[in-house]
Amino acid sequence: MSFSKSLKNKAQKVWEDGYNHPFVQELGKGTLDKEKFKFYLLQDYLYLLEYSKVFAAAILKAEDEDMLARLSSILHSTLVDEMQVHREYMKEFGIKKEEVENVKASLFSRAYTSNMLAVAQKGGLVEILATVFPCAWTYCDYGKRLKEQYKDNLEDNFYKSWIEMYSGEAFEQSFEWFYDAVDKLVENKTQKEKEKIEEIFISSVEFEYMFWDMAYKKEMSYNLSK
Ligand SMILES: Cc1ncc(CN)c(N)n1
Repeated sequence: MSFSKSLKNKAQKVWEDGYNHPFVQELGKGTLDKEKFKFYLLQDYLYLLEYSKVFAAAILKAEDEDMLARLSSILHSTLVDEMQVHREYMKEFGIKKEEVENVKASLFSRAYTSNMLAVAQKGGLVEILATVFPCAWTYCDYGKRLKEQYKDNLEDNFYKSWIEMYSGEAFEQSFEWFYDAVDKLVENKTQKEKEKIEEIFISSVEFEYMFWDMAYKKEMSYNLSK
């Protein structure tokens, strides 16, 4: 198995715990409390703005034209396509753009994005790809599995557009080049360097788990709701 594909196995427990988290499962069934989803939506909107900056940092470190094009394309599709689904749900909830501007990122969300941005500043391109890889890969995996597991109720599910977007081909295509890119970039890395890359990847899978948990509890800060 290639290095990139093996990364998921290294984080297997938390990866599965993320899929089985009540937030994800209830979203799949369509029973998730809308207030919890609204909390998630706003936090995720702010998260995606920071996530986009991580790709901007990666662009500065890219050496070849293909890589520059791929990174700028995923940056664009995050801001335009992925966030469009967020904007549509916001419209449905009657949330105006000015309201989003007044939302504060939760303590946990800031911890997650600060970690990614720190990796982006200190690391090279492969470390940056390792920190963002779980963000794309877990969502794609969970989206596809939810779509299959709850296919009988999908039509009536309020969260259908969310599931359709993350299980869709366009989302998968936006990042599937990561596998080969990571494998190429680790070719001359030492065992120790590869272990560090694995650690970065696993941390992001853990952060992803905690993001669902934070949203489910609507936790803005330590031990506080709202
Ligand atoms: C927290 C988080 N992680 C990942 C994704 C998918 N780009 C997202 N929308 N939000």
